[in-house]
Amino acid sequence: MPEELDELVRHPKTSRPGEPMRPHNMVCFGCGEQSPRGLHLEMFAGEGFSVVAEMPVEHWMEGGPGVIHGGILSSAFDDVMGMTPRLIGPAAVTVHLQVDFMRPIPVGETLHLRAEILGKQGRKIYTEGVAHLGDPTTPVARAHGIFVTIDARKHFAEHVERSARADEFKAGKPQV
Ligand SMILES: CCCCCCCCCCCCCC(=O)SCCNC(=O)CCNC(=O)[C@H](O)C(C)(C)COP(=O)(O)OP(=O)(O)OC[C@H]1O[C@@H](n2cnc3c(N)ncnc32)[C@H](O)[C@@H]1OP(=O)(O)O
Repeated sequence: MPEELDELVRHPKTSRPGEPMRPHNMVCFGCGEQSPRGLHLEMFAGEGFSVVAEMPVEHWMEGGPGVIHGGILSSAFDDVMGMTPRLIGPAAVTVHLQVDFMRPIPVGETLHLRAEILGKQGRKIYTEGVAHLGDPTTPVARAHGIFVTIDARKHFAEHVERSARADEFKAGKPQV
């Protein structure tokens, strides 16, 4: 992360600590409640520049016998970390994601995820995610990601037609 960082300022309209984060797309694989095969993560604003979520580790998420698949864990991190830029305003997309798998994560447990903005420089937002199984002093995974702010309307303009909810996006209807 660069040494020279911008000041972080909470967006006046973002969720307050404890409040749900506003969904960005109802069919998002990570947080969309209407995604047919998604993680259905419910996210809440945490203290400071953080977002928290809990995810039951279900059988369909299995990779090795009895434990979570690494790609599922990475997706969960991506989405929770990807929500943190909304605390300061702009939409942002992942350009870099690095995950440290520290302990096996068993099926049947509840994974507690917390993501936080570490810093911002220009369009780049540096984030960290941590996961545990109920004891925050014993993390089971940690992630670092860089998200780059975008003009969402322009960024998705070419692709929105392919969305399952293309009509609503094009009509500019809110997704909540
Ligand atoms: C409708 C509402 C939608 C809301 C959606 C948001 C919620 C999402 C929720 C979460 C959903 C889950 C999340 C998802 O699944 S997001 C889905 C996965 N991500 C993507 O699809 C992103 C694909 N990438 C791109 O489209 C372009 O790269 C973008 C547009 C992002 C930047 O291309 P652009 O041409 O515009 O800009 P630039 O290339 O000058 O780069 C800008 C700066 O960034 C730096 N940089 C670039 N790459 C890297 C890198 N790998 N490591 C380190 N740094 C990197 C670069 O050096 C530069 O720095 P600087 O020179 O300025 O210092």
